[in-house]
Amino acid sequence: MKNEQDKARRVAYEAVAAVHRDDAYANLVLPLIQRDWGLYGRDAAFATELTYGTLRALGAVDAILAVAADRPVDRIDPQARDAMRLGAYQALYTRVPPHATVSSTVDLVRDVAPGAAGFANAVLRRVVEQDLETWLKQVAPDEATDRVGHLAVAHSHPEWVVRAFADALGGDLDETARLLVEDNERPEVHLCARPGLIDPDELAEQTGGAPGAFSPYAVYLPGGAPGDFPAIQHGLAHVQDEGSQLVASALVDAAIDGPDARWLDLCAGPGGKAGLLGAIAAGRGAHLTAIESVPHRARLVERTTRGLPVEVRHADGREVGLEFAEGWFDRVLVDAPCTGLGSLRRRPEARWRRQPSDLPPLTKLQRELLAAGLRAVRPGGVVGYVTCSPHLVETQVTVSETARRSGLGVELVDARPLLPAGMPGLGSGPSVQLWPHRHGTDAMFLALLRRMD
Ligand SMILES: C[S@@+](CC[C@H](N)C(=O)[O-])C[C@H]1O[C@@H](n2cnc3c(N)ncnc32)[C@H](O)[C@@H]1O
Repeated sequence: MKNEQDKARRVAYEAVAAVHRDDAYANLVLPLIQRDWGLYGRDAAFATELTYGTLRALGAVDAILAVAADRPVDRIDPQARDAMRLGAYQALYTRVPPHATVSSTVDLVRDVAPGAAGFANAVLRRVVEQDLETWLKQVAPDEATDRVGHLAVAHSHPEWVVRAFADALGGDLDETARLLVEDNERPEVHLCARPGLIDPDELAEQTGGAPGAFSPYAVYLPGGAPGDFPAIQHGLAHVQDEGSQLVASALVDAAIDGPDARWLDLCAGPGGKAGLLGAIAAGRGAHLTAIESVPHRARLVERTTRGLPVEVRHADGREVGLEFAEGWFDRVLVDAPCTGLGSLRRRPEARWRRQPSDLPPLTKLQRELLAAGLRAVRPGGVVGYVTCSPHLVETQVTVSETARRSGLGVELVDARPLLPAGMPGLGSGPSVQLWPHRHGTDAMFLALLRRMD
């Protein structure tokens, strides 16, 4: 290992290889590898940039490597392939000079796949001959005849995901392109200052952050490890995307007649929204029941809601009727399991793992959970259906089909007035779709359904 930068490259290699070999999550595995290799500060940041960047850009990088290597990437030895991916990413997406990219990549391949060093040298030399724009002209479908295919390669997203985004954006491919650009940026970390426990201005001052643009509870962090802040350690605040804060607070601000004390979070793990709902409930004399079907996630909810008026139950949300009488609750959140296509910014490998075949089982579960939520709420009460995916099948279709088949009187409530005044780009209602490129949030979806009878 010649220097700390080479160590950072090796760490990034180990992380990318773990993602591909073991189905690891980069955000979980990378900090462990950094610690094992004793990588800190600027070099750790370099390793993070290489790991996340390479995983995000994989579609374009692989298309380019396939041409430069004159063979499909799946016919390249897996160790050499991941090292070459890191090299191609550095050459095309960073300011690392070409000669440094080639020599450091060849050194890395020599360590992890010794027999492939000469091959890697030849391929990387070809890669650095052209810049990204020139390569994309060569490997991406023609923009004029296949815009979606072009966007998919140029912005490194699977084509089915680009189509889903475009559908949710009403077919506007210019706007879809803006979304894809934003999806490739590293998002800021958002904190939620729990109401009644800490003022957001005070939290901003303590953390060196800035108050959020929309949520009254949000603080944007410039960097650093959120877990180190005393406010987080003492349960006064938690890490949570601003969009998640907005949809949770819209649910509790929706007007309902009559009692307003029994709240339910039907899919609560790991507990971000339960933490915010619990803090608001404390200030309003309400109580939250938080249901989660996965044991370790139920334990996370317990931890994040400690000290709040929240009771956590490890149960299947679809069977809520076994534990509570129908119509027991005044407000219900159904934050359903989904493809997560709305938070691809936060999980660099997720876009390549998700498949269209994930949709049928997920939408079946979403419909069952939303139907259970509708049974659990009393007439006059309100259900918030939330996904961190903008895929129309998981959002609009799930809501309309479930409401239609529920056999209950259900009215959609306009969610837009429940978001902060002046928030742009909320569409024509009644549901709301947030977007990274419009709002700086994850692409959270919210539909509010009032039970009429
Ligand atoms: C999108 S996440 C919820 C995120 C959470 N509300 C938060 O803000 O932190 C969906 C959760 O639903 C849980 N889940 C999946 N199937 C469930 C079921 N049948 N009943 C209850 N929870 C379920 C998953 O384990 C996962 O923790």
